Amino acid sequence: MGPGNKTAGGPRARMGSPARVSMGDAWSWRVHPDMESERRRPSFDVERLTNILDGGAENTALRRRVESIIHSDPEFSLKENYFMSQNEHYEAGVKKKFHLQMLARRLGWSEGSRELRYAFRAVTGDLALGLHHIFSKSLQSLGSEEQIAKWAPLCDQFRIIATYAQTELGHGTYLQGLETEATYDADTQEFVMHSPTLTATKWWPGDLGRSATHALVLAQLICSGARRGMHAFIVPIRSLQDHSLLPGVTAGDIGPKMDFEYIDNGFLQLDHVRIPRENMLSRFAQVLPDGTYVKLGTAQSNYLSMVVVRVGLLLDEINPLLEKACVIAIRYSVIRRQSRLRPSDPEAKVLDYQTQQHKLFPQLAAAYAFHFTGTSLRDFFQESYGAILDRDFSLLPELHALSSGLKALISEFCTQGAELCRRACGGHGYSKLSGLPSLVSRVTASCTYEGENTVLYLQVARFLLKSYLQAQASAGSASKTSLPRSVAYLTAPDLARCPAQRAADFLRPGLYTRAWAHVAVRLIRDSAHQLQTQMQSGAEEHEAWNQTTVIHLQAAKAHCYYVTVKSFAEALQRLDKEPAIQQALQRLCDLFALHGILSAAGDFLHDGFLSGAQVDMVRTAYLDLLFLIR
Ligand SMILES: CCCCCCCCCC(=O)SCCNC(=O)CCNC(=O)[C@H](O)C(C)(C)COP(=O)(O)OP(=O)(O)OC[C@H]1O[C@@H](n2cnc3c(N)ncnc32)[C@H](O)[C@@H]1OP(=O)(O)O
Ligand SMILES: Cc1cc2nc3c(=O)[nH]c(=O)nc-3n(C[C@H](O)[C@H](O)[C@H](O)COP(=O)(O)OP(=O)(O)OC[C@H]3O[C@@H](n4cnc5c(N)ncnc54)[C@H](O)[C@@H]3O)c2cc1C
Repeated sequence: MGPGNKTAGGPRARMGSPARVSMGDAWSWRVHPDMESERRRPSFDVERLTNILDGGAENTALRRRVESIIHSDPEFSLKENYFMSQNEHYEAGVKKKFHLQMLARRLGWSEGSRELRYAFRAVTGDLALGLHHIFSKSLQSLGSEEQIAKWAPLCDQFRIIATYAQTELGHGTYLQGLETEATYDADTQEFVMHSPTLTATKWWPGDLGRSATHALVLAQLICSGARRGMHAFIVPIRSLQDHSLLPGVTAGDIGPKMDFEYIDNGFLQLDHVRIPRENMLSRFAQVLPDGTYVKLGTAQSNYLSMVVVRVGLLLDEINPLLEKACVIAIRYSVIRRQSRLRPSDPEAKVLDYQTQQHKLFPQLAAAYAFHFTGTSLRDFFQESYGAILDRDFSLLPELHALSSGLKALISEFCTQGAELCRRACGGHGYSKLSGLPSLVSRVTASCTYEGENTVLYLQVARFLLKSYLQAQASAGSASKTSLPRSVAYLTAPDLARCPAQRAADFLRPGLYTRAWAHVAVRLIRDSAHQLQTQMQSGAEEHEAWNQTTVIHLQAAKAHCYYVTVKSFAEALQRLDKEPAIQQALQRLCDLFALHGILSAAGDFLHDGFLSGAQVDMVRTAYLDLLFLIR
């Protein structure tokens, strides 16, 4: 029975529209007996693990209260979700957003509250105006106290709808190449905002195509006759009376995309649009009335908002997409019966096949690894953000490297993992109604937005190279300059050979964490030496860098994987009062670490750190874990 067929006695297909085959509510609400049997004897307290993931039992209770409100509200129904055009998606996204905001106002769920975070998660995504919240975060990180006091209430009350307009048709990565200009006019104490070329057209900003009334425009500041680099400017673009475009503003939707059909990603051209001096966000730089430029931060201070967004996206947007894909694919795999394990048996649950476990359990392990790693990054961010806002930038380089690297690693693994979950569900994984295709196309975008992954990994590589050279320099001298925490392993005693004698040795977090540290150190050392060799042979510094970026990329990835394994293992050490949960999650942590070693076995064999026999032990331990986790 496929779309378009007339079903006997079922709804007659209208010309051009697929027959909407309904299985009836009775079918969809009954729990499948195979599912019930799977849930009958969990080896740990499911409610306690839920509390741990929520950050406490009271959060679980609150989340469930919010979810029951959302799920019982017909305005948030997903029934039509896969049958809408781009325009219908957009309109539904805006309608849901405002319905949620009215609900939030009535129930007192403030901006940034746990309730609103749970509500966003429960609405499963398709809400418009996501960039409005990125504007708010940017205002908090780049604005002065006065500017926050003026604009934050307007945002919170949705008296304005704002977007973050940084990327241009010609540039997304290379921010020094942004062409939009903000030229200061001391006579009128205004900035003249202008798109000098076609490639200066802002291109991609979400909510810009039809919704936004204001844009935070990232532009090259020109004042006192000098170009001062990228700064942030609040530019009104649509009338608050009738929503029409303001003079000098051209804007519209960039058209159909791979996903995010409910977001009107748009384009924006500015033709000598004037805005008051006060509209340049000035936490880290000011332009005085006479045009004097006062620098209060560093050249990259205005990049801070990207750090803030990268940290937030991991737990709020990217990892939840992999978590959902795991839930769908693993549930499918315990009720889907196909083929026989033994000729005399009934058809087997596909999750009983080792290959199906090999597809899905590493994704489940990754989802937990990224949950705990994203949580520890958020803690580090909260620890360092206050100081940065007070212009103490000492922790910023490490925060930038960690947020860049984990955004690249987690978005890459969540994209690969969601696609693996989709493929593990056979033909049903190709039906949009499974929920999997949209999870895949949505998470795929995270490898590009908020910093294209390769570019971000190279930022990490740059940080690792500097740290390595610093460690080398201080190794000789008495003054031990301390390295940032995340790269302290560069000076830790290193093992030349792995001491493991049997498969069970690889179930020790201390052993496999040091194995990952060993490979990361070796790749960082190799990349530094390759760079130095290129330069000693006469290559100019930038050419030498370009000729060694593949090796630097490898080192950055190994470092990020090591950071994730270490974060996961450390998080589990804190669960010593929950032995059953700790054991279940320990198996996932072991699986994440060993699956990574098997996937990159060459890096561990390269210098003899692991022998071939030891890789066989890793595989034995890994396959045993699949069985234990099942
Ligand atoms: C529900 C909705 C879900 C979807 C939401 C989607 C939202 C998406 C919104 C967006 O996509 S907004 C646009 C995002 N765009 C980017 O992320 C642009 C990426 N490009 C950059 O960040 C910079 O161009 C890049 C870091 C690649 C290069 O920076 P630079 O051209 O200044 O050069 P360089 O790499 O030499 O960096 C100079 C110094 O600044 C440092 N740096 C760079 N970026 C930094 C940063 N962000 N914070 C702090 N420091 C930073 C860098 O480490 C280095 O320090 P050192 O000199 O000490 O080594
Ligand atoms: C769904 C979605 C939503 C978005 N929302 C917004 C938004 O709201 N606001 C906004 O401002 N932007 C937004 N963007 C734009 C996004 O931030 C950019 O697409 C992203 O920063 C990449 O820049 P780019 O598109 O110019 O790609 P490019 O940087 O041109 O990348 C193309 C290729 O060049 C490579 N490359 C580039 N530079 C280097 C280098 N130095 N070394 C090695 N390789 C390099 C990249 O690795 C990549 O393979 C969005 C994008 C998407 C897909």
